Amino acid sequence: MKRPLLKYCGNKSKEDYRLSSQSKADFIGFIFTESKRRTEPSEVKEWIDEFGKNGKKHVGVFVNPALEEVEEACRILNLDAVQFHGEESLPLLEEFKQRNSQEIWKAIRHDESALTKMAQYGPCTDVFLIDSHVKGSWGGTGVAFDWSLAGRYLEQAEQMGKPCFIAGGVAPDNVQDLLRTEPAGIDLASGIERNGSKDAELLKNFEKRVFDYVSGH
Ligand SMILES: O=C(O)c1ccccc1NCC(=O)[C@H](O)[C@H](O)COP(=O)(O)O
Repeated sequence: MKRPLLKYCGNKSKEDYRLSSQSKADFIGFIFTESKRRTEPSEVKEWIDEFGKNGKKHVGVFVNPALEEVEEACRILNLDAVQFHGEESLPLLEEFKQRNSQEIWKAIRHDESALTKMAQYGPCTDVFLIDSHVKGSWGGTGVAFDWSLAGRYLEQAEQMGKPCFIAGGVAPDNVQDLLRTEPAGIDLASGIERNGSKDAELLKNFEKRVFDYVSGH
């Protein structure tokens, strides 16, 4: 089995960033929207200047943003990708694509309309991310959806020639269940946090479970 790409999201302090940048993650995410994990591009820039990128790609997460706000963060941080995690319009994504070079990640919430939304957003999306749908919250909930249904998203994304990350409530003690679906990518925030901060032991444990599973399949 090919190792899924890993994205550790919601890095909101220098220590979070240090841990994630020294981890085995492929992508590191920052929340630039209302959230307990919100941070500011200027703050993230200081961490990057101190610890470097260490080969990781950086993803800025926004919910229904103004394009100017996204472009300002891209400029300050030289982001590799922008994750649109709300209900952004297609024209907004198309305009962003026309004006910028960053990858567009589109987060879609798991519900009965998710497959249709994947088809609609397909032309301007580089990477899909399917997250749990929790009322009153856009993301970072720590709640998993029924992963026996993840295959339908992974198949549709594959047919569209795009990677698909599965997110929502992934943690060291359940990641094996998700790995059985062979996702192209796994995204998590809460599952590697203790008391609201990224935790070295949870990260190590998570990576061990992932790498052990992959080497055995
Ligand atoms: O993490 C947040 O606080 C957040 C807030 C608002 C929009 C998106 C947010 N997170 C985006 C992510 O990519 C998270 O990693 C994803 O939702 C999974 O989170 P979790 O269930 O905590 O692993």
